[in-house]
Amino acid sequence: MFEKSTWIKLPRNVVVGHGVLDRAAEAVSELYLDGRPLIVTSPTPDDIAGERLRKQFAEAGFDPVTVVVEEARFSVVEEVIATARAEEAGFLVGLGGGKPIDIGKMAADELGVGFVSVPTAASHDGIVSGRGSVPEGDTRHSVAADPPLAVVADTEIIARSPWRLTTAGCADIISNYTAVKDWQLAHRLKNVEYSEYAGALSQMTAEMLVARAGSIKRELEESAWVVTKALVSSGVAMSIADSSRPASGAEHLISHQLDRIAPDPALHGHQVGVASVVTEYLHSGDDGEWTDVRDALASIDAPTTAAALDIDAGTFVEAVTTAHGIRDRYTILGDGVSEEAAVEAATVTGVI
Ligand SMILES: NC(=O)C1=CN([C@@H]2O[C@H](COP(=O)(O)OP(=O)(O)OC[C@H]3O[C@@H](n4cnc5c(N)ncnc54)[C@H](O)[C@@H]3O)[C@@H](O)[C@H]2O)C=CC1
Ligand SMILES: O=C(CO)COP(=O)(O)O
Ligand SMILES: [Zn+2]
Repeated sequence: MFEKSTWIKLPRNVVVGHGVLDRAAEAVSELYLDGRPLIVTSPTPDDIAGERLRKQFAEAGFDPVTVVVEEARFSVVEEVIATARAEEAGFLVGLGGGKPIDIGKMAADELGVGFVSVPTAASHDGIVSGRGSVPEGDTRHSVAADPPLAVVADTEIIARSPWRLTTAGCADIISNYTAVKDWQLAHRLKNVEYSEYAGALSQMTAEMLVARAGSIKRELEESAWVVTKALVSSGVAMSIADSSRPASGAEHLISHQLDRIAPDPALHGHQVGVASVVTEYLHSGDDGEWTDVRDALASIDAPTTAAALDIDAGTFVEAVTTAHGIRDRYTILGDGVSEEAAVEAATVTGVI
């Protein structure tokens, strides 16, 4: 008997382009959300776009309130939930980079209210996905949450954000190559459920971004357009899979581990990019495709070495050898890579 079923949750309004911040209230009005919006933001995005968003919501008849958060922690999610209850917010709006968006998304999910994502930077695919990612103690929780009902990504604002945030978003997409390989491996070895649609979409997203690397340049607003569309596409792949598997494999485990052990971790996207050079080598060996991954990263101005992340060789190797333990997700790291093998892989690929 055929007993499979699926339930795919996707954003309903995805508005991307020059100046679309001014269409946020319009995008929200179409969702028939009740009550006042609580804007969850962090200090810089609030300075850049907070007032413009508040004014627009007020003019559209909403009565916005704002909470400014500094850190992505579960305790901060609880604080935002308390504020939302106290202010009787009907829905939440995440304005900024990954931190306020993750916090807003998780708080909205817990409250059972709608969430709207207004990224001011395109630094990773969490800006559109149905996942929240928060470190806690020795692990990292990738928490399922409903994806945003709407995403309003103004490429004019994103293009003015620090260039490294955009290259980090590109590198997060390039890491889809190895994430999909890890997922396929887990399917073969551990019978983990694999979605052909989600895997193909994730891989194609990386291929299209690399093919358009020529338009990813500091001075071009088109860069923000290319990367934001790729992040949306990657987020859709995760929604189809109902898992971050299409976009998060061993390279993400290594990056999550670096977040824990490195004295001064680099940007998420940059770390996963560098780690994916090594995990591609672990997948396909000396004659394999690790040079393609490295060259793709270099072509969009992203780091390709631990030194460029400002992470020392010992810390990077430690992350590779211990990353398998931080999450129940089978990858090419198996039940652990030996120190010798990690040093070899990182050295051959020029990462250390
Ligand atoms: N939900 C998910 O699937 C994922 C979530 N994450 C989480 O996202 C967070 C990291 O994301 P980030 O975006 O790097 O963090 P972030 O929100 O802290 O932003 C990074 C910096 O960029 C600044 N910024 C944002 N927009 C700007 C603009 N237009 N102009 C100038 N500065 C601007 C912020 O003020 C901040 O200082 C972490 O908490 C990480 O765990 C990371 C990957 C995936
Ligand atoms: O960063 C992500 C995908 O790019 C989300 O992955 P995690 O599930 O590892 O947090
Ligand atoms: Zn990522």
